[in-house]
Amino acid sequence: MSDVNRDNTANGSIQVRGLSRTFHTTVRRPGFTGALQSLVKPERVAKEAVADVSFDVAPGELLALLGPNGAGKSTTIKMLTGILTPTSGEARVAGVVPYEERELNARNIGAVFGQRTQLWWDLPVRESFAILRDIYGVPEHEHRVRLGEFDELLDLSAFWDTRVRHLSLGQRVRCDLAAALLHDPPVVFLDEPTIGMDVVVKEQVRGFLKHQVEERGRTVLLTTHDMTEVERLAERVVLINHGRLVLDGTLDEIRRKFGSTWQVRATLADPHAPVEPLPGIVVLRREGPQVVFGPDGATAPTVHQALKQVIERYEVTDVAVDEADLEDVMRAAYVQAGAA
Ligand SMILES: Nc1ncnc2c1ncn2[C@@H]1O[C@H](COP(=O)(O)OP(=O)(O)OP(=O)(O)O)[C@@H](O)[C@H]1O
Repeated sequence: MSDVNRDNTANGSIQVRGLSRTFHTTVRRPGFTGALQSLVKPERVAKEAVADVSFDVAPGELLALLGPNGAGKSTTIKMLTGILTPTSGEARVAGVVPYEERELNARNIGAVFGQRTQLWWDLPVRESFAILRDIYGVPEHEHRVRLGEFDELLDLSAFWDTRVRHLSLGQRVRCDLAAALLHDPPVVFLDEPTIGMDVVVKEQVRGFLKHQVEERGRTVLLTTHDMTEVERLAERVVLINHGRLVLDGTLDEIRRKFGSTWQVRATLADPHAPVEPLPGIVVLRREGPQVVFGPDGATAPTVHQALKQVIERYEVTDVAVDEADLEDVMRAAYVQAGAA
């Protein structure tokens, strides 16, 4: 291993450069003759699951990695957790090349794959936690303090004497999240962590993740199909489709580019006050004291900036906003990116 892999200044950062992964699979031809042919002369096909993807995640940032089914999100995460080796390109996680130094990488990361568990199926949760404590060499005092914190945020103690196989999905994923963070890793990978959960548990998990980013400074790379989750947790998103990166930007930038369909409805204190367009904002309608402002093409500000401009410029007695929801915005982004 080269010294550059142990770059301490990179603590918590993720760097992905030209990352690619091709899978080779054997095609099974239909019917009996086809099966015989496949045995004698197997037909191999190549699938480019991830192709030349580059992005960065800063320490303490939560980035949502989005894309339709089969886009290459899980394959990307598997390379960053060291489970898969790329066909070409390079990645560094907290300064470590994950697929070259799997053990060192495992100390720096926590990972939760919503559909699988890393806990011991036949053991009570508490014993799984104790095994992880021993594997990572976490001092008993630290272990207890961290479990206490996780219990406070995730309500684990009600079921941590239960065998993992008897937990409900929501209970199991909460335990998996705690297990992934027990060794205090700076970087966390979450592949659809809230899939299949009810809204209450989803909110609890999101609150926990927010706390881990904002209070503990962890770097999180999250995949999800749930736009409420993106809205609630992420400031920046990367969109991939057919293995290729098609978009990398903040939610504000993406909204501006694909979803400038907001309206700001203001009631003016003076019903006869003259109104005029503001930078990037046009007047859509006026009826007495009621004025409706809308975005002016490519120069339009975000709805939050527009609201600020309107309030600063006019004396208003009431103001309301209608905003395109993120689901609509991302649909527009997918369509323009050829992803839908
Ligand atoms: N081990 C494998 N062997 C062959 N092909 C694979 C393998 N793993 C993934 N693929 C293919 O690579 C592509 C990307 O899959 P991946 O699981 O990364 O997508 P995803 O974006 O995570 O999808 P989803 O949102 O459905 O979970 C898919 O076409 C998938 O069939």
